[in-house]
Amino acid sequence: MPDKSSIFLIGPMGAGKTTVGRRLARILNLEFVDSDAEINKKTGVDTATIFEIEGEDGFRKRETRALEELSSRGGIVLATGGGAVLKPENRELLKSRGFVVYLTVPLELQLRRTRRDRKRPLLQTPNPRKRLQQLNRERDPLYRETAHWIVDTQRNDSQRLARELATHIRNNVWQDDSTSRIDAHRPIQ
Ligand SMILES: Nc1ncnc2c1ncn2[C@@H]1O[C@H](COP(=O)(O)OP(=O)(O)O)[C@@H](O)[C@H]1O
Ligand SMILES: O=C(O)C1=C[C@@H](OP(=O)(O)O)[C@@H](O)[C@H](O)C1
Ligand SMILES: [Mg+2]
Repeated sequence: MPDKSSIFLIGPMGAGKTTVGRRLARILNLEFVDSDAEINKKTGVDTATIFEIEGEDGFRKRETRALEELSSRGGIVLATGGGAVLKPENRELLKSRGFVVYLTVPLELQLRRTRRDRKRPLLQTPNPRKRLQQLNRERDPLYRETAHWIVDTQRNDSQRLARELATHIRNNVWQDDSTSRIDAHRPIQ
């Protein structure tokens, strides 16, 4: 039975895991942690440098260690990286240790939200649209397999979305004993 005192955000690059997660943690009075930031702090270098020196495999090994350590803390909002669901052991970890929220975002908005940001090595490509389409196709089933709740992020700015997530979590997750998969395809009222 997952420890629902912790909220784990999953989803593609640009879904808002880091931004909305920080705001959500403040509203719920939980600690905010971001697995990418933890990896950068531990290594002393940015993600692009890790990819350059250790390759994506090296980054994924560090990511699993960070997820293991961070997800064992209670009472947190954890913003994961977009590739956190790639490894089965990561998916099991997340599903079993917290309430997992899949933030979805339409491709055009995802492109707009990430276009100025040079921190994402996987998007330093001549065709970020094509790359995101490929990643989304591969990973959407993995996000869905891991999530307890799916939320569309396109209608709200990050603060308003954080407030609405917090209300939903207080009223439906922390009040309810079964961590049922709440299908929130219907817009949050
Ligand atoms: N719901 C939202 N509405 C508007 N802008 C958003 C929203 N969520 C995130 N953003 C913006 O999109 C960019 C990427 O957000 P970020 O939190 O880094 O996403 P992720 O961690 O999922 O890759 C940031 O500039 C952020 O301010
Ligand atoms: O989608 C991915 O594979 C990645 C997403 C990034 O995190 P965000 O989703 O927070 O940008 C970061 O973990 C790394 O660049 C790899
Ligand atoms: Mg992030």
